[in-house]
Amino acid sequence: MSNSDENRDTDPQLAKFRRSIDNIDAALIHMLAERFQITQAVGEYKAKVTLPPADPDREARQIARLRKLAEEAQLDPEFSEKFLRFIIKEVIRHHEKAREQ
Ligand SMILES: O=C(O)C(=O)C[C@]1(C(=O)O)C=C[C@@H](O)C=C1
Repeated sequence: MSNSDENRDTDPQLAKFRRSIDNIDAALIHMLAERFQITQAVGEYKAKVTLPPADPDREARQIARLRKLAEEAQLDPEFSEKFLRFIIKEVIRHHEKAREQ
């Protein structure tokens, strides 16, 4: 192990930052889990009442809303849009599977 590796593992300031990152990452996982539980129910409902899996108008509204929130929070709106689109793509894949069952 080089000196810089040892410093990285024992640096108390870096360890403190990483404890916060660990907590934030855990919160993100819990929030995503909650979101996917809700969208699973949405997928089952849409399949039952024969609504299409995707709703592009809702997506556009949600993306515009989150881009604005991101700007206000000093987060890159491009990144927020890509992140939301990534999640929604997976949700639509789940909705399509629910419709096939
Ligand atoms: O709101 C819906 O109708 C959903 O199915 C949820 C959701 C989302 O994940 O936000 C997913 C797919 C739709 O295209 C729009 C939004």
